[in-house]
Amino acid sequence: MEYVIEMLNITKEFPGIKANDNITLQLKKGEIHALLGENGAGKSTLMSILFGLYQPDSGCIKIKGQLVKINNPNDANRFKIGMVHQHFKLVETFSVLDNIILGTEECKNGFLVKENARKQIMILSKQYNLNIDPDAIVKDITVGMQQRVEILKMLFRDNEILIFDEPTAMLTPQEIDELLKIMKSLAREGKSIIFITHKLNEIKMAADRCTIIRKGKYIDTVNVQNVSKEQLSRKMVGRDVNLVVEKEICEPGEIVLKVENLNYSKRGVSKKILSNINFEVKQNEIVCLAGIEGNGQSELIYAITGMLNGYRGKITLNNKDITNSSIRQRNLEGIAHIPEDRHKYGLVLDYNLAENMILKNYFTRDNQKWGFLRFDYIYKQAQILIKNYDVRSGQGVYSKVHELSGGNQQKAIIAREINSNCDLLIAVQPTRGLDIGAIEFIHEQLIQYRNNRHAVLLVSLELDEVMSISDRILVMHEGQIVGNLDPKKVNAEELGLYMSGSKRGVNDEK
Ligand SMILES: Nc1ncnc2c1ncn2[C@@H]1O[C@H](COP(=O)(O)OP(=O)(O)OP(=O)(O)O)[C@@H](O)[C@H]1O
Repeated sequence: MEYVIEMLNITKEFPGIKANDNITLQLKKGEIHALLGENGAGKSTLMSILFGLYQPDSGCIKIKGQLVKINNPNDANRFKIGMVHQHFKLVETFSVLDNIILGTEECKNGFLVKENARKQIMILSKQYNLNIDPDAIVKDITVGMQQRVEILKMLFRDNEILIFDEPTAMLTPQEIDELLKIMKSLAREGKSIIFITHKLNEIKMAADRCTIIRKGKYIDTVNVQNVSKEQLSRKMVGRDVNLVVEKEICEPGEIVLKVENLNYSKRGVSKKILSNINFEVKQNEIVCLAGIEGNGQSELIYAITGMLNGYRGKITLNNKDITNSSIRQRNLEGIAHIPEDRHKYGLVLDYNLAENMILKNYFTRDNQKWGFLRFDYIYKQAQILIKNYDVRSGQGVYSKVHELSGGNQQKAIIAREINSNCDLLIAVQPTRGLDIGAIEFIHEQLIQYRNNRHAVLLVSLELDEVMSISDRILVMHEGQIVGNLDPKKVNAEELGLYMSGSKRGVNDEK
């Protein structure tokens, strides 16, 4: 039998939108099959149908030629289908071991017995090079390790069909290389993999075939070897995408943000998390904080935005000391923030799009009259914003944000923050999870923002992004700024040396 899974003519409608419109996807045994499509194209919906989370309105699923009905994830498990979701589904307060065995626990005389499971997990971990500490608590481990836990969960259940929904979006470049190697070795062992990603490089590196969907419709299935990245992107977006960022030279203006002697330590941890940080961001500048994840970038951003307590040093915005200001005061003083964790800090998932657009300014005169929200005005403004930023959803501004695709949630935050027109925009991983068309658009927006005498502080793990849109790169390593670099005078390899702490210094006289 050629195909292990066939999803044939699948259609699924949500209020106001056909998320899947007659889509067919056929997966061969032992292949890595990429599923490519714009934000909101319907990829997660299709995979949720395969995993039993949604029922299709029409169409059918065959496993090894047999017609099956997958009513829920337990059925999916019985058919040996496993999924690593875009947002992991782990119990943060449980250990790694407990998360992996959850739902399959062995009991003896009324007590849990974990020794067999532990042994089996350690064998799998060694076999597939999935390094984990079984006794670590999930909330304390890195995102990369959490993902390895999710993969081990599938292998522990002996899953044969593995769905990876944007698995690299949260990983560092090193972790991405490692994951692609692991996926290839899983395929060699006979596992069949569906790989959702927006990154064409990754498809070229790891996938055998690729199915492309656009706006809910099937476009094509191709052998990856036979197509270029440009051809893939054209099939996905329906037009040519300019992968090269164009940016004119801009003379930096006044200092907007100044950080002086910033230090931060965690109680009980001897090593400083932030050590003597000093830098400035000026008008007309995009300054990028680059570094391997976990080297203090998050804490530094939390300190600047007011989300961190207990740091020492001084932070000034437009010459005003904001060191002790609250988050809202800093907002009002002129800091916009696209946060790293969009669900935790960027959106209220049960509010609709329009309500999310005013989270930071619902109390202003524009949005309120006599103490009541001016809904007419608020909805009209939100409509303009989602149109300008191409935020797609079934019911427009009335859609609850949890109904939006991941990429569209991200675009909604970007729309709100850029529209706030603050003097300083802090953008942390702004293009994470976005398709290449959307990335092109967001890069243009960030550059335009900087051209309008604003300052942008960008945090990005995407080296291409760092090199192409920043005016200056500050490299962080172990809580310190170890490099102040001019992107025109540095290449990716050299940047890597700074990021790993092997090189320090300044290559920029600004
Ligand atoms: N539960 C739901 N209720 C209403 N609409 C939904 C629901 N789930 C998805 N949608 C809509 O279906 C469309 C397809 O969404 P889906 O999450 O499948 O896209 P995607 O291709 O995975 O996008 P992304 O790359 O941004 O993650 C979107 O317009 C989304 O708003």
